[in-house]
Amino acid sequence: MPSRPSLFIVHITPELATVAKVGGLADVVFGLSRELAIRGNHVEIILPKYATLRLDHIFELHVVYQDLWVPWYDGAIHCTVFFGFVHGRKCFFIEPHSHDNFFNRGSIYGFRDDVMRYAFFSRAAMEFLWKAGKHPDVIHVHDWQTALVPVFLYEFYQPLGMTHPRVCLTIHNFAHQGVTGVEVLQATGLQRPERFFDGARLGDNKYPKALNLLKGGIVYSNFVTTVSPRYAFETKDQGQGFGLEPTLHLHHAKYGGVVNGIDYDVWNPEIDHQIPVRYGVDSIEGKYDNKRALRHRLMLADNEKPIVAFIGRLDPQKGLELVRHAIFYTLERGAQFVLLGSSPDDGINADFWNLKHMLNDSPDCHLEIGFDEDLSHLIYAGADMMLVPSRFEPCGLTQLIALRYGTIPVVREVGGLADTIIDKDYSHRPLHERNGYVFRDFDNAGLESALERAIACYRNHPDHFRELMKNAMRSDFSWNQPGQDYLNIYDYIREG
Ligand SMILES: Nc1ncnc2c1ncn2[C@@H]1O[C@H](COP(=O)(O)OP(=O)(O)O[C@H]2O[C@H](CO)[C@@H](O)[C@H](O)[C@H]2O)[C@@H](O)[C@H]1O
Repeated sequence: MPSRPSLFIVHITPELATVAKVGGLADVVFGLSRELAIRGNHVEIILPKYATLRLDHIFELHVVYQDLWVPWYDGAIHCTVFFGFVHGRKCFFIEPHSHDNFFNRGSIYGFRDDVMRYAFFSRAAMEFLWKAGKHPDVIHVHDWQTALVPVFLYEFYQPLGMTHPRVCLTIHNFAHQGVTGVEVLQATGLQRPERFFDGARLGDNKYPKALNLLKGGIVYSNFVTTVSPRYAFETKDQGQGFGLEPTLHLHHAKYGGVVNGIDYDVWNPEIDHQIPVRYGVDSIEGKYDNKRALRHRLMLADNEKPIVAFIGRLDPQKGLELVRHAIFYTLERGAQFVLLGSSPDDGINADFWNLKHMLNDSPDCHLEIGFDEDLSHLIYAGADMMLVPSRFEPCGLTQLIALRYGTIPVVREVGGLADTIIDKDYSHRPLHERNGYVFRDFDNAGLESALERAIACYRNHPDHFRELMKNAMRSDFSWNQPGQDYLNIYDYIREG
């Protein structure tokens, strides 16, 4: 068989673990880029030079392009481009110099001009490729933040002669679409409102006077993926597309779902140096040393109870009312609860702080409100069950990471959770494929129906619970299969 030609692939992304992470998108670009490189492709990543970048994770950071002028309104903004390695990945960081201070801020998101910030970044990334003479085979963009890239490619750079690259857009979440007004056309030089407000291009499906950047990304990209087949179906056919259903229908031939992978160099209890005791499927006992360490760190009572954990952004998407109910239900059922999460929304944070104060005296409960990757490793290793009761979940990484650590997922049957977690008791699949507990209805009774079974199994049938842990730890959610799937997509669009 002839060997596959090596591709030049550029990811343009707002997030990258471990230097600029808000959520799962950061992990996906980190893991996928490595998998593509291991398979012999040349992979580069372009992201903004945020003031909050973890510089201690960037090696050999230096200026590679001094004077990049990026068109903006009637003039241009001067940018400097840096290069550095992020755990071996080749990364370019774009730093604009203007009074807009686009990326020189205290956090990655949460500003009124977020649409303008990322419209600028998308334009800057394309201008950099063009000026640097880079002609990738595939440009892979992520979410609404970089959805203007294919629009710019088609409208500006193809006419200039950049005819080679094909674009793949991955949508990690349909809840955020970059819905905005005419100003973005003026700022980026697209102009021509009559062209871009057209419903066949960027015109929003619900608000005819608004532009929708994510929709533009769908229309202009050569292929669009989301992060699980079930979520692809839910968004197109089950009213979960936040208004983009008709657009997905129109473009269904270039739309599909690929379940994310997990980077097992990072998330693997056999080699994880962020946990006190390493363990694997043949040495599960080590997990209980981590459980003790977790209790010690969070000042929980050391007893025979199972620990139920939740890790995630405290976003309504994650089913926060069910998380809240689960805390009380878990304690009532004689188990322990650990939560690690944070939100950019002050109101939500305040709710959880109140809850934390309310439960402060309980020796069986700890709520940690904040972002702490180190602690997350210890929770994955030390907890017995991982709760993911989402309203909707495009893929979900926490249940996949939990599986690897033998922490049994208790999940709602939506999106990627439905594609990856097979209920222990209610499934037609063979016993060895079952790896967790699943519930359907988004209400307290639904949640209880699964959590109750998980806690009861832990307590009354420890041998069954251990088998489930082994099934979980043996399941393969590495980047191997998704890496292949994306390469197939790249081949498909290059031939098209
Ligand atoms: N407070 C905290 N401290 C430490 N670590 C924390 C943390 N909160 C979250 N994390 C970590 O961030 C990641 C979150 O993964 P999710 O799948 O929940 O992603 P998210 O919903 O952000 O992203 C979207 O994109 C991803 C990737 O495509 C999809 O899986 C998902 O369904 C979709 O909503 C996990 O690695 C988790 O451990």
